[in-house]
Amino acid sequence: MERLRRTMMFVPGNNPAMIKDAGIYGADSIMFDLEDSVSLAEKDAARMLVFEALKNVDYGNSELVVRINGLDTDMGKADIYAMVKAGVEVIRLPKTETPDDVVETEKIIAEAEKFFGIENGRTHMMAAIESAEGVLNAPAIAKASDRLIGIALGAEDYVTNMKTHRYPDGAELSFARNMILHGARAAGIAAFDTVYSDVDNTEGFNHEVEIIHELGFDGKSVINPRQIPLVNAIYAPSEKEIRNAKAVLNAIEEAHKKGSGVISLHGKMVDKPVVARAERTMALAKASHLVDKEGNIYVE
Ligand SMILES: CC(C)(COP(=O)(O)OP(=O)(O)OC[C@H]1O[C@@H](n2cnc3c(N)ncnc32)[C@H](O)[C@@H]1OP(=O)(O)O)[C@@H](O)C(=O)NCCC(=O)NCCSC(=O)C[C@@](O)(CC(=O)O)C(=O)O
Ligand SMILES: [Mg+2]
Repeated sequence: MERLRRTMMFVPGNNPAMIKDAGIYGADSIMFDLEDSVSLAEKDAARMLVFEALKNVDYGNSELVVRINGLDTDMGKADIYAMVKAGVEVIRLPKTETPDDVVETEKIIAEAEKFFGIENGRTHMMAAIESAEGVLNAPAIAKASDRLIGIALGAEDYVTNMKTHRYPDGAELSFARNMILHGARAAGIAAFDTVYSDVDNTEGFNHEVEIIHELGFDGKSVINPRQIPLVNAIYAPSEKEIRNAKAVLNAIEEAHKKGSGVISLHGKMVDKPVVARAERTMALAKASHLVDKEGNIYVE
């Protein structure tokens, strides 16, 4: 079953209190940041802090991701070696411009795995796309390595590069979001939307999450624990959607028993893509604690 990544929470790598408690908020993924939320003077200390946290803190079921500094800095390689040694699950490459950026990063990850006697391929990657060049290369970036679990939009840097700003309707991000989504889907990996910086603006945040949910993003980067339940609520299927998904799964099971891959339910065709959507609905329903392990709705 595909891993759900509705929320990926940025945690500044130089903030011990936030790092210690990051696991209590229920983010699907926790992303420790060594890049732009950490000042130059604190880079080494942040690397050590995140290393210790990865080794010693129990973050439950949350996936553990670290955003490293780019390889065009003198910190990128040291970040990769330290995080691979600590056993991070995913390394997030910032400001990815070309497929070569991914290939170069993968090479160093593989070197680090070999150096520390870690199984080759254990460390996964994701690539953040934050510029016009990155967006235009998104489909190739998404296919640049088997280690990639997803690609993500970094809209603050992107709008700066595009000489614009963030606007409530999101029109300035429309092309980038669509390129990233199509690139990710063509490569069979996940697509993550960017952060929403105005943490006190719940209405604006919800509007943005509605947009990216409808487009088909797997989830969103968040910067504050208060944003996690808001994303989860929008990604949670309705009772009607759950009932329909269950009916679809029951119908296709009956069809399979009769040796068929297609069946009609209430006059509508149920085939493979409909079944795949129903399975995702049930996975989201389980993650949202709306159904039990067997798929029974809690409040019937
Ligand atoms: C925004 C704010 C200052 C608000 O502060 P506030 O003080 O109002 O927060 P409160 O709500 O009052 O906090 C209540 C309790 O939650 C704790 N708590 C808060 N935030 C927590 C957290 N993140 N992790 C764990 N714990 C947390 C806090 O410690 C407190 O704990 P306690 O005291 O125990 O009650 C704060 O959240 C924060 O610093 N966020 C992280 C910012 C960050 O990482 N930026 C870099 C990534 S973006 C980027 O780089 C751009 C990008 O690259 C992105 C892309 O690529 O997409 C691009 O280009 O677009
Ligand atoms: Mg950025």
